[in-house]
Order: sequence, then structure tokens, then C-alpha cells
Amino acid sequence: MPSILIIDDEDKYLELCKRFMPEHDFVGPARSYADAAKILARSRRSIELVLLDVHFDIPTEALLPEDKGALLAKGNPERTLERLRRSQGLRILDRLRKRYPDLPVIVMTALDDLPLEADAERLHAEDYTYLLDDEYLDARALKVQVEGILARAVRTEDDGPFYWGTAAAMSGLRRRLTILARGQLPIIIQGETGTGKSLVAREFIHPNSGRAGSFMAVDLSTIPSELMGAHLFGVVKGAYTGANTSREGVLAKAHGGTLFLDEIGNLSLELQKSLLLVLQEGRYRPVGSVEERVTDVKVVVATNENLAQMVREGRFREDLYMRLNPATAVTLPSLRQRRDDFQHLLEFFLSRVCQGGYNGDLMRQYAEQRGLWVPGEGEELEISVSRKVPSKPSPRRIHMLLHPNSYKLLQDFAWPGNFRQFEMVLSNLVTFTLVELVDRVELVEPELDRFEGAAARADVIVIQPRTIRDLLRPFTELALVGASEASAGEGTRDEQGAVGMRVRVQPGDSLNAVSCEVERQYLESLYHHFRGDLSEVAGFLLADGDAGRKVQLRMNQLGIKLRELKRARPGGGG
Ligand SMILES: Nc1ncnc2c1ncn2[C@@H]1O[C@H](COP(=O)(O)OP(=O)(O)OP(=O)(O)O)[C@@H](O)[C@H]1O
Repeated sequence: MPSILIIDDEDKYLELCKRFMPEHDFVGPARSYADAAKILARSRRSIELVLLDVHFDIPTEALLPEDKGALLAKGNPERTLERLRRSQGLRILDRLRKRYPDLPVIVMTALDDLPLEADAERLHAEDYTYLLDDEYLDARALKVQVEGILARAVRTEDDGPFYWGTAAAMSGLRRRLTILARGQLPIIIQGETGTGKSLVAREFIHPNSGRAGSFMAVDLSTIPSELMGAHLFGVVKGAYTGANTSREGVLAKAHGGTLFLDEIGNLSLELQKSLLLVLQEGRYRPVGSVEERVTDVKVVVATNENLAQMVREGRFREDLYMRLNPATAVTLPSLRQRRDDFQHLLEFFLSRVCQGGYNGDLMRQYAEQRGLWVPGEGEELEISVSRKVPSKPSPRRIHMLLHPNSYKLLQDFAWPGNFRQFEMVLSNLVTFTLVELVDRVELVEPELDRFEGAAARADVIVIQPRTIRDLLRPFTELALVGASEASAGEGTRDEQGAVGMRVRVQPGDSLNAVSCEVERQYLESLYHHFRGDLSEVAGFLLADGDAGRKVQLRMNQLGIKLRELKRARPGGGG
């Protein structure tokens, strides 16, 4: 686990830091340079930052420089020692710099008569110097500085399969998660379905936590409530009928590692109490056991429900909610909220769906047929994507060419299933496009003429606008998006024609009543969309333009008054 080393002759700064930054792990205090050197020799790799005091009231033999003979021989030895004590931190910093040039150090002092500013450059400390005032210990500002430095130390290489993109908001989120990952406290991840909550927990938080144990994930929405206790906490033989053997729970398996609880809102109130005990005291009791077990896990929970609301409604324990550290909850943005970065997201996900599996085979076949470079074992084709034909080919790159309208269609689509849906649509897009190209080598693209120069280029694959339209159509027809924007009881359409509805449900309403209400709104909105032409509605819904009568009957059954609808339609008269 990465930690912060404190070098200080007193406990003052350690206490301050622990109080204001409980999420970090502090080592020390080392009381002198010699102490600090021992700790660093043992665990330099896990120490990411040093907080260093300046004034050290320590015995003469512990003061730097080790060889003080010459210094003390001149002038007043008492005054020399006093000076050494008052600025000992700077000597320690000097030594640290020589031995560990990249180790970030924040110098902390309550004294303002030291020429820290002047020394800062020599000591490479300008970024790291922080003056604490005697009366007003600005711990919050220190915290900001600590977090800034730790975030800069975040690995810059690829962090794995979670794609962060280039938007500033995502870098901020990444920094925040890096810091939270390193700390001891639990983490709440919020976000719509498919925004990568599980992925970020598994591929980012756990690897960045520095915890050597395993990552264990449990989706609480898929486990029957009567089995949840045993699954989480384990069970002893004979605890209930059918418990023929003792079994460990995921908590035991995650010991020393990370426990990811997906859809935490599904945890029963009783199990919430047990989880609270784990968080507070690191203890739990397997089902049927009288003995308690001890565990050390980092708990990460995910939800797309509003936990605060659940607390208000009495469905989630307030004490557990508070213990889950809601002040630092992280919300992963939806794909709609990442539109500014759409080009990069498109390129990342398209590249990903082109590598490996069936699409990878198709890609290789395509490259072979067209005499392009064919990736070998462990090699990958580069994929780029844009609305224009790139000026010159690159030997290992395939370029996906999108018509500007198709690009816009993809960019503006609501993507209610977020990245899961995005990836699936793009994967199908690549499959359909490549199958057609591989099966019909000589295929002349009907829309190629729109992309000047593309026809002659084997490295440019044109994505047909109709393929995109066909792939999005089922979602467009079904999606009930933008419900919150829709006015009560009315259907509204967004730019893709997706219908947003808000259904008012009375307590005790049957499922049938709810689905009839949805169907009614959908039919009404289609009626308006097709300007009252029921044949068109039938053609769209049933692929049968002669079935207008059927649609009319259904509308009657649902209590829709066609005459009133006609009057309400813009330009419909009345
Ligand atoms: N930022 C991302 N980078 C790469 N892939 C992503 C990203 N976000 C989501 N995905 C992909 O989207 C899919 C869904 O991700 P994941 O299961 O983590 O979402 P989730 O938020 O946990 O969804 P749910 O709430 O439905 O459980 C996965 O295939 C994942 O690889």
C-alpha cells in the first residue's frame, strides 16, 4: 500500500495528518535522518511522498551532518547546535535529494524566519514547500497539496482496459479515484448502467490500491436474498437445511484485497448491519457460527440508485451509508456526458472491437485479400476513424470512414445502455461491414463517391450509413429515453426519434395497467409522428402498411379517442 512518510521529532504533524487525511496511510514519524533512511531503505517503493518538519529538537549525535567536528570547533558550539536544530529539515532534505532525487517532499514549518524560499530551488523543493502557521494550521490546504502531488505521481502509462479519454473532467476523476484507491476507506461508485462501474473497480481501483489480496466481485442483484448472507459471510455446516458443508464467503476470499459489492441497494437491512460491522471493526460472523472472524478488505460499492433517497425512505441504514464515505462518492459520467470526447471514444472502442475474436479474423482476411499488412501473433492493426479520407496511407493502419451524417447519428444517439451498448453496436458495425467486404471482394460501394479518393484505397473501410441506421433502429423504436424531460402523460421525441414518456402509476396499479399506459403513449406519439396516417404507423410497427385497421382497433381497445387525437394534432383541425 503506497504511503506517506513523516519525518518529524514530534507527533504533532502525524496527528494532524491522520485527522484530516484519514484516507491515506502514514508511516513514521521518523525522528531523524538516520531513522528516515532506515525506513526508506526498507520500503522506498511504497513511499510516495515525504512530509518533513524543519526544526528538530533531537540529541546532538542524531543531528546532520554526521561529522560535526569542524563546525563545532569554530565559534560558539552551543549556537552552532541551535542553528543545526532550527534548520535540520533542510539538511535532511539535502540528503534525501542526493539519494532519492525523484521523491516528492513537502517541507513543513511553523517558523517563518527560515530562508526556505531561498533554499527551495537548490533543494528542488519549490513545488513541495509548505509553511504551516503556528496558530492556523492550514491542514486543508496541505491536503490539497498532498493530493496534487500524489496525483502527479499517478502512473502515466495505460492503466488497463478502462478508457479515460482526454477530457479534463475525466482526468480529475482519475486522480480522485487514485487517491481513494490508495486509502483505507470504502468507495461508492455511482453511475448509469454500462458506465463502467465494475470495470473501474476491478481494473483501476484494485490495482491502484496496492493490496496484495484478491479482487472479489458480487452482484447483489443476482443473488437470492435468502442466500446472500452465506455467500458474503460464509456458512458453517448444519447452519440450515442443505448446508452440508462449511463454506467460506467472499469476504474471506477477499481478505487482504478488495470486495466489490455491485448494486449495494439490494442488500437487506439485516445484512447491512453485518456489513457495517465489517467496515467499523473488520469483524463478521459466518452464518450459523458463534465465532467471529477478522477480515481486512477494502470495500467498494456500486449503485445506480440514489442511496441518500433510500436512507430517507428507510430502505438503507443511515449508519452504513455514512460509513461508506458518501462525501467522496464518485459518479461515472454517461456516454452522453462524454460527447465532447466522442472522437476519442469512438476510436478507442472501434479499435477494441476490431482486435481479436471474429472481428479480428475478419480484419486479417480483409488485410490478406487487399494485400495489406497482416498482424501476426500478439500484433495489432492500428485503427483510426474520421469523416475524411486521410491524406496518405500508413502501413499498419486501417482507416474507418464515416459519413458526417452517420458520425452525427452516433454522436447524438442517447445511448441509454452507455458503453456496453456502444461497444455492442460498434462490434456489430464492424462485423456487418467486414463480412460484406470479405465476401464480395469486388464490391463497389454505392456511397463511395461521396468520399472522394476512398475507392482506390484498400486501407480505407467505408462504413455504410444504412448499416448504422439499421443497427440503431431497434433501440430507437424501443428506447424510453428522456423520461424526466417529458411532460407528464405525454410522449416526446428526441433527435433520433426516440420516445420519452412519463407514466404516472398509482399505488396498486397492475403491471397490465402500466404497460397499457406505455403502449397508449407510444401509439399516440407515433400517430402524431406519421401525421395521423395509420397505414404508416402500421408499416412502421408491423412492417405491414395494410394493417392500419389493426392499429386502429388496438388504439380503441386502449381507450384512445382518434377524433380527439386528430384535433390535437398540429394542423389537424379543430
Ligand atoms: N471507460 C470505459 N472504458 C472501456 N470500456 C468500458 C468503459 N466503461 C464501460 N466499458 C465497457 O462497458 C461494459 C459495461 O461496463 P461495466 O459492467 O463495468 O458497467 P457497470 O456500470 O458496472 O454496469 P451495470 O450498472 O449495468 O452493472 C463493459 O464491457 C466494459 O468493458
